Amino acid sequence: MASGGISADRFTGAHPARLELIDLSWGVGLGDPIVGPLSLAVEPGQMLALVGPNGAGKSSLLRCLYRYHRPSTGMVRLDGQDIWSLPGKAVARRIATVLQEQASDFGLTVAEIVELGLTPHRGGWGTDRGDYDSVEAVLDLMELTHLAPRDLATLSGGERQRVMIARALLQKPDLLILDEPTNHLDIRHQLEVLDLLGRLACTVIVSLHDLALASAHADRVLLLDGGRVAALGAPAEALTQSTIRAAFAVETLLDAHPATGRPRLSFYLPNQIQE
Ligand SMILES: Nc1ncnc2c1ncn2[C@@H]1O[C@H](COP(=O)(O)OP(=O)(O)OP(=O)(O)O)[C@@H](O)[C@H]1O
Repeated sequence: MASGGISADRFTGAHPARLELIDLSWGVGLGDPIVGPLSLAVEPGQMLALVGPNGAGKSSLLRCLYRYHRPSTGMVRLDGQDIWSLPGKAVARRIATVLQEQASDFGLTVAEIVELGLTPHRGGWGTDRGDYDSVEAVLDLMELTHLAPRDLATLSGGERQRVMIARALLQKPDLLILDEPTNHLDIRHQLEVLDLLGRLACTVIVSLHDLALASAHADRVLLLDGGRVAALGAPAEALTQSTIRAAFAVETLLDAHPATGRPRLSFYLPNQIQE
């Protein structure tokens, strides 16, 4: 985002993760699964955008990936190992999350919340000089320095979202999972967050409602519909007029962006066509 020549790589782990989903499904009770069964791999350092209509199963799938939901069938492998065979702490050291529901009323300041990102790597007590430097650097990167002493509960939605991203980055993850991180962000911050995610060396899996952002920034896009893979591939392969029409019942104007060369999408309802 900002500023100060801070490299985004400073905030990623040394071993970008390979994630593999093998016949993964998750559901509740005896009914049809809410997600899956699905199989796919995310290569180290790739950014995968997860898109799909409301209720498609995006958050449920992400919860399986960060070891919150135990799969009903199949498994999630982190660099070849079933994440449920690993100690929770080992997973927490490698995977950072930015989630939709964040408690914000526990009376901590912005700096204190961000500092929690150091927790998975701490052996003992205390904070050393290097830790303080990292906290300062990530606050600067996310344009939060001026908010550092503020109570988190007093921040705007967009400011709070940037705090949660800062905390996750401080964790130096090998895999960063974000559930709709652009919610509440103004357009500049949306673009900057997506640009930052694209520059991180770690593997990134991010759910997004904005197909245009997903298409403009992700290496690959997974279009989920009814819990199943409706399309998976490079943005131009996964997000076509027909896949978008089938999943969202909207029409798409699609061309190459003259400035960036990436796919450019805009949307309209079939009944909005001019006579
Ligand atoms: N624990 C649960 N028990 C019962 N149903 C659930 C549970 N969790 C999710 N669901 C249902 O599974 C479906 C998928 O939910 P999920 O939150 O994963 O979708 P989503 O794609 O993230 O949706 P949105 O875009 O609206 O955020 C929804 O119909 C939801 O009601």
